[in-house]
Amino acid sequence: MQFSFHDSAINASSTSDLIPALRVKDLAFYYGSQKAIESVSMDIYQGQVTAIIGPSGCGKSTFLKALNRISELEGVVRVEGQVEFFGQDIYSRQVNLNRLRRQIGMVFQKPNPFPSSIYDNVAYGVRVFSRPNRVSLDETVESALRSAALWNEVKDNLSKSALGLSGGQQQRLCIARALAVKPKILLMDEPCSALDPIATMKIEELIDSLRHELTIAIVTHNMQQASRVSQYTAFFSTDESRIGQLVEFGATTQIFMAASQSRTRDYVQGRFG
Ligand SMILES: Nc1ncnc2c1ncn2[C@@H]1O[C@H](COP(=O)(O)OP(=O)(O)OP(=O)(O)O)[C@@H](O)[C@H]1O
Repeated sequence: MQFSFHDSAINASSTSDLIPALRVKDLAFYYGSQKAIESVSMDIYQGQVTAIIGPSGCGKSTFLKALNRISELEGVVRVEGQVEFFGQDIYSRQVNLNRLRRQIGMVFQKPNPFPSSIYDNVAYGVRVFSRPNRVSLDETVESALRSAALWNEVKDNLSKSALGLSGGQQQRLCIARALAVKPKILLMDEPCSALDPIATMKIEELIDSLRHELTIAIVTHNMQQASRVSQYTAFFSTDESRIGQLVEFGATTQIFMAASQSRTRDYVQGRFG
């Protein structure tokens, strides 16, 4: 299989020059009594795109959702180990969950705009967290829509329903909604899986432009996409007991061209999945 890499991946900085935005230490995650992932230790570097790849059921989404504790909305869950966000333990009792999820935003597989106007979708989080005046809210909405590469397509229709947008536009709207509250990290869980190739290309371009403003972690089943958009890649898989583990983490070029583990090589070459 041939891969194309972004220039920034080929020239990836040495990890010693990078700052971990998130530092994961020996993380295990349980749904009830069922362990879904174990022994995961890795860094997500500031200003870089980290792809999370691996076969179905290996715990990619679980891992991603543990990074801003959104998994806790899914029922009785438990973690062991640590996740540090710029040095702060996100699982400590003092953590304000609303604040944490504002700083570590998330975009899901299926676009999920609210059944309201385009403007109100983007303004939603800003209104929850502050009391902006109209002028500053207008500026924030415009700036988020510009960052999400959607402004030119919607600027004359801001009061129209978000549900009238195409799937790709809805996903960029969800990205704008996440960006409007100025997160430091954006978690993306298969953001293109419901989109056509053109809409996918737009999101990939967007990911690259956003990397300069924030840190991104993206779960994807698409190996070509992982090689195109990321500088670092984490490969997860399951062991015989079906518990997800991190098999290998490294620069994307290394994972795709010279992985040290045979399981990683087989997976990226499409020999299992
Ligand atoms: N809300 C939940 N409650 C109980 N078990 C769950 C829940 N979500 C996921 N799991 C289980 O945790 C394991 C990991 O699932 P997860 O969705 O994280 O894997 P994944 O690698 O993202 O899979 P896929 O690529 O198919 O989306 C699976 O065994 C799954 O059945």
